[in-house]
Amino acid sequence: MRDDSLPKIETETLADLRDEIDRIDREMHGLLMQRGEIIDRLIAVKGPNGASAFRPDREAKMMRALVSRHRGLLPVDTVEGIWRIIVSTFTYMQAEYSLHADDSGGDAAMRDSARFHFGFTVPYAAHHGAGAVVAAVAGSKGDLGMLRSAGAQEEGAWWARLVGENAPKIIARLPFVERPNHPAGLPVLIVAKPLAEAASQDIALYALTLPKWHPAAPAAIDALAGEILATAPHGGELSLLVAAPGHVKAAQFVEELARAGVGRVRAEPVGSHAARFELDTARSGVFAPRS
Ligand SMILES: O=C(O)C(=O)C[C@]1(C(=O)O)C=C[C@@H](O)C=C1
Repeated sequence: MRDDSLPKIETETLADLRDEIDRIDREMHGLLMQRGEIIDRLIAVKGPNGASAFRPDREAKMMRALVSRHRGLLPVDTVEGIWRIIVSTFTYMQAEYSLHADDSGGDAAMRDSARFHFGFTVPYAAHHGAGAVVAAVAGSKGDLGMLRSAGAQEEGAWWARLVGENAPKIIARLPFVERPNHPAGLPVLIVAKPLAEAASQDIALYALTLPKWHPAAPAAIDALAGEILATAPHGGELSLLVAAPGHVKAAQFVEELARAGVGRVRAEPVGSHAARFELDTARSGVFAPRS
């Protein structure tokens, strides 16, 4: 006989847990649909500028906030990946665009980065060489280009194609959130038609043209906290792709290099991006399984 004075032991069934999952899924889906209803208002507020709706400065801040507040068992890779798909799809919903990627250094890592950061709704077009990517972006209404940050050496100074007021510019560096063993961690640069108000100015990028290599050049660039990302011969001269803190102006490189005896140097802006952000996966509360 059952003793009614004993506390009843509630055992959860699989059906109970599935009910809970269904409730959570309904709520998440409802919130996503609500987010989707903001699109028309976003378009109205931002205005039909005809170009990309991509706002990398805002996205860098959103991704930092997301991973910084994340806690618990759900892997941070999953959370970041879900939000990348949400935000890049919302960008696409405002103004359709394609992503042009340079596969000359290998397709797999580029495609992983493209799909992780831009999802599957955004069309992916592979090109061979940075020049072809920049040309595709220049000839489009608001498409994005994706290039390896280390560059395509065989193609020379591809960044020289970004010089000039109307030429495409670097507007972002991905991943927004860096960490060891990032699932799509290949450092890439995103190129778009000039988007002055949208690109973060934390890091400025310049094409420096030197008459020829000079041993004093690295120290002069370093004196302005500049970092040489790539070098290549260009039109009988030498072109350097240099990253520097956003407050460093082109004229400062010209002056510093002249003072160092490098000769007559041209420094031309080729874009900017948000400061690199490293997630501390050692901190408690972040589950990053592969690190
Ligand atoms: O904030 C904006 O400007 C938006 O268009 C919204 C949104 C988002 O979905 O959160 C989408 C695209 C931008 O790149 C940044 C963010």
